Amino acid sequence: MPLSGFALKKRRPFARVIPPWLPPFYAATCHSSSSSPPSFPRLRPHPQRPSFHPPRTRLEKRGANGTFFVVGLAGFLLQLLLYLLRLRCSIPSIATQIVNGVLPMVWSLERLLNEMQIQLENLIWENKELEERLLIATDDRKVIEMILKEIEEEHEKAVTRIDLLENELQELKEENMRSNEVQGKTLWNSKSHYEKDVRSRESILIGTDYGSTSMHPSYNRRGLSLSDPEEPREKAQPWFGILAVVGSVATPNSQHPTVVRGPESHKVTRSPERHYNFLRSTLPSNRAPSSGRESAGCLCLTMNMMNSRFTRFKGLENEPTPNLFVANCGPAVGMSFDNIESAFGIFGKVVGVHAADETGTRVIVCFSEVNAAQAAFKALNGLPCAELGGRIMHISYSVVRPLQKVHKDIFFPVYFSASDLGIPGIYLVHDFITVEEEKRLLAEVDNRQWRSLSKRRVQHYGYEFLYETRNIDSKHFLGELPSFVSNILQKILSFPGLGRDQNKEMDQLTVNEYPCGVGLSPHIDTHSAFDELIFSLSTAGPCIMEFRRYPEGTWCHPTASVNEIHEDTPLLSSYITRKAIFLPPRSMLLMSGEGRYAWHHYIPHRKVNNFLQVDRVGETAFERSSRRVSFTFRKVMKGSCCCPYKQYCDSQLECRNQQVKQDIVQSSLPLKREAFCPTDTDRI
Ligand SMILES: O=C(O)CCC(=O)C(=O)O
Ligand SMILES: [Fe+2]
Repeated sequence: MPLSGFALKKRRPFARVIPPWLPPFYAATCHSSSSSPPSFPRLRPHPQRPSFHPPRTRLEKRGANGTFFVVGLAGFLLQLLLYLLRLRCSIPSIATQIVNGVLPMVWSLERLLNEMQIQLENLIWENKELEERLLIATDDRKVIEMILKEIEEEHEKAVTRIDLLENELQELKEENMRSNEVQGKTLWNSKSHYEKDVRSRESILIGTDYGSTSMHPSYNRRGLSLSDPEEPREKAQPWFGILAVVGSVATPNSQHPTVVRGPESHKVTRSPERHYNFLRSTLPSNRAPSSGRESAGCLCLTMNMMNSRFTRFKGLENEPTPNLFVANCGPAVGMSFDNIESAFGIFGKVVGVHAADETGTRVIVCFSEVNAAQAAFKALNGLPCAELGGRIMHISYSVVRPLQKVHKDIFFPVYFSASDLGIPGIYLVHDFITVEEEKRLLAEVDNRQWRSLSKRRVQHYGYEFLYETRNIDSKHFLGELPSFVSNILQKILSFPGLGRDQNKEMDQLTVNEYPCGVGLSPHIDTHSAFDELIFSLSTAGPCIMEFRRYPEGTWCHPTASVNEIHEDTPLLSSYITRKAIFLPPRSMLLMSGEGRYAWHHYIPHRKVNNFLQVDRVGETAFERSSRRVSFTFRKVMKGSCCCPYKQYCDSQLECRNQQVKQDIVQSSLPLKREAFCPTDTDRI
C-alpha cells in the first residue's frame, strides 16, 4: 500500500490521572495544559462521604497533638487507600482504552511499517537492478566505443590503402605510358635530322630525365622539348616515320620525313604525302594535321604510330578484311610504299600503305573493299609477285587492334615562362620570395607535424583537404592561416594580372613535400571545393609541371570523382594538347580561368638516377634537389561553381545528372548513359 494512501487514525490522547495529593498548582497546570478534555474524570473524593476533619477544642488541640497526627496520618492513609482502590477500579477502563485506541493504532502502525519495509526493500532491489544495468550499459558502451575506434582505425587504414593503391595504379599507368613511349621513340626515324637541326639552331640539350630515364628535354630560346639523346641515330629507318605533325606543311612526293625550319626557326617535320593523306582520311577532319597551328611558340610535335592500330589475325581464324598484313615486303627489302601501292592497286583501290612495325619488312596494305583484299590475298600470298621483282610475300588479313590504353605522344614543349606557355589564366612569377624567406618557410614547416601519404608528405592549414573526396571539410575550420605565410598572402593581394573583383583572400593552404623524383597525378582541383584562383609556390627544388587539355567534347566524367584523369585511348591521347612549364624554386604559379578549370595539371614522376646528380639546362646546371616543397594557397568555395567549363565542373555535372534523372523519371524512360555522357566511341 502506498504511503500516501495510508490514513492515520486520529489517536485519542492518553487520559491523565492526577493524584489528589499533588499540590493544586500542578493539578491546575495539568488541566490548563490539556487542550482536550481528559477522557478519564479526575479522581476526587466522593461528595456523600463525611469529612475527615471534625471541629476540635483548644485542649484537645493542645493535648491531642500526637493523636491529631496519628489521626491525620490514618486519614491520609485511608484516603490513599481509597484512591488506590479507585485507581484499581479505573485500570480496566485504561486497559480498555489501550485495547480500543492504542493497540489498533500500534497495529496499523506496524502494518504500515511492514509495508514501508517491503517497499523499501523493493526499492533497494530495484536500485540494485538499475545499478547492475547501468554497469552493463557502461561496459557495453566501452565495448561499443572500442569497436567504433577499431572501425575508425580500419576505415583510416582502408582510406590510406586506397590512396596508396590509387597512387600505385597511377604509377603503373605512367610506367606503362613511359614504356610505350620508349617503344614508340625507337620508331622516330627523323631523330638524327631533328637533333642536328636542333643543335644547328643553338638549341640546348638538357640532361633532365623526364618521364623516362632516356627522355631529355632540349631548350631553344622558346622552350624545352623532350627528346631522347640516347637513341642510336642510325637505327631508325627513313622509310618508317608516320607522323602527325601539328604545324607541318606536307610536301607532295616527299618520300622521307625530313626536318625543315618553319617560321621563327621552329622545328617542323614533314611526312610523306601518302601518310599525310592517310592520316587525313583516318582522323576527323577538324583534327587533321594543319599548318601553322602554333606559329608563335615551340611546336607541339605529336608522334602517332597509326600502323600500330593494325595487327594480323592470330590463331586459325583469318576472316577476310579490307586490310592485309604483308610480310617480306617493305622499304627494308627494297620496296617503296609507292611500289607496294601500285602492285596491290591492281586488285582494287588501295587507301593506305603503312609500316606494320619497325623492321621495314612488314607492311599493312589497306583496301577500300574486302573483295579487293581477298583478290590480292589469293593472287599474292606465298606466290612470286611480278610487279615487285618476283618477291614472294606472306599475307594474312589484318584487323584493327582493340584500343589500347597507351600513350604515344612524346614530344611536347616545356616552357620557362607563362607567356610562352600560352595557357589562358596561367601566370608564373619568378623569385616571388627571397632565398631568406624560402629558408624561413621551410624551417617553419619542418618544425611542424607532417602527415605522410604514400609517396609524399603534406600539411594542411585553414581547412583539411580530404584526398578521398578531393574536397575539403568546409565545416571543419582549422583556424587562420599561420603567420609565417602572412607576407606571402600580402604579396598575393598584389599579384600581377588579377582583376579587382577577384577574391584574393586565401584561406586554405596545402604544403606538399615531394621527395626526389616523386610527382603528382594529373588532376583538376575540384571546382566545387575552391574558388577560381590557385597559387602554388615552389620551394627547395624545381619541377616541370605538365598541363593537358582535352578537345571539346572528348572528355566526360563518368563518376563523381570528376577531376581525376582517366585512361585515354591512343587516338584520344593524340588529340590531347600537352604543354609543360619549368617551375624553379621561389617561383609562384597562378592557375586561374581556363588554366585552372579546364586544364589538368600534373607533375610527372622521374626515375631517380644515382649517377646523375644534376639537371643541366644549357650552360646552367641545376643540382638535383632532394625534395621540392610546394605551398598551394586556395580559397574555399562557399556555394557551387558556375564556371563556363561545364565539362569539368562537378557542381554543374551534378545538376546535369539530377536534371537527366528527373527527365527520365518524368518520361519513364530507361536511363541511358549517352544521355549525359558520350561513350568512348562518341569521343573519337
Ligand atoms: O605541388 C604543386 O605545385 C601543385 C600541388 C597541386 O596541384 C595540388 O595540391 O592540387
Ligand atoms: Fe592541383
